[in-house]
Amino acid sequence: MTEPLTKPSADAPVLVVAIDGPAGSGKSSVSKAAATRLGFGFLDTGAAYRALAWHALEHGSDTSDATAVLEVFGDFDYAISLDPADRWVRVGGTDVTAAIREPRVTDAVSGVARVPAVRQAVNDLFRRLVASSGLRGVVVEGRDITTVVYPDAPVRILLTAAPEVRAARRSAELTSQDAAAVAASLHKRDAADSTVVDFLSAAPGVEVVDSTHLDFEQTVDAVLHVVDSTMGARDGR
Ligand SMILES: Nc1ncnc2c1ncn2[C@@H]1O[C@H](COP(=O)(O)OP(=O)(O)OP(=O)(O)O)[C@@H](O)[C@H]1O
Ligand SMILES: Nc1ccn([C@@H]2O[C@H](COP(=O)(O)O)[C@@H](O)[C@H]2O)c(=O)n1
Repeated sequence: MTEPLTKPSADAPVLVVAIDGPAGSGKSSVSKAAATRLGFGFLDTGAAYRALAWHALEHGSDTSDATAVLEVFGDFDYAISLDPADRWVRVGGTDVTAAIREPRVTDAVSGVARVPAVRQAVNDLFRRLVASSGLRGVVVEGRDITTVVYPDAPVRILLTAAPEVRAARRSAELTSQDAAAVAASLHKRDAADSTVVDFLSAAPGVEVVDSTHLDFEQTVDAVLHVVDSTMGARDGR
């Protein structure tokens, strides 16, 4: 268990724990658990790109066509919960929390995520959501959080695991799908996404947590240890 973090004054900025990593590295499940233990909010930034891919597919748009993506982005009405105990994602009032995890969305998401105007707009949205959250802190996870969205966050972590371990964990989750197809989809998405942002190597100052040989609880503890030691060093503890 980490020591409680000092509560900042009411006008203090929201404390951001930025976590990046490849597909299946545990970003979302580990960040959610870490946020719960810290008493922080949790922002899954990939959900925005997934929701936009879902929205584009609902419109019958070609998600590999930047012009078509920008067209549907015009009426993309997005909302997300920052409460780790009550996660939901909505588009235009429709709850898409489960729908955005479907394979058809996962396979389409990299197309919408490579459009620069989309990235800029959703990154601005993420910063607004965090700044207006009224929360003491938020764990924000994605691919470019440590480098683009919050390069100055007090805590920045790259969460990694060996590719075959990530594929096996994802495959264990998606038991109705063929394991080889799950692994191929995960690696294909990493290959596409890493042409847009670098989440395979740690930027200067970013701490690496490699969960290849850690179980889930050990990984959460490792992340909380980085938070604790970074904040302790900052606060002179
Ligand atoms: N250290 C670990 N040991 C065992 N299982 C783990 C560990 N870390 C995460 N997992 C499991 O691996 C799976 C993938 O984790 P998760 O969905 O959080 O990854 P992700 O990085 O958010 O993936 P994506 O980017 O594809 O959304 C989940 O079933 C999760 O419970
Ligand atoms: N900061 C981010 C977060 C996500 N993406 C893109 O969204 C896809 C889905 O993300 P998950 O974390 O839910 O797997 C991901 O494959 C990226 O295409 C991003 O570009 N930047």
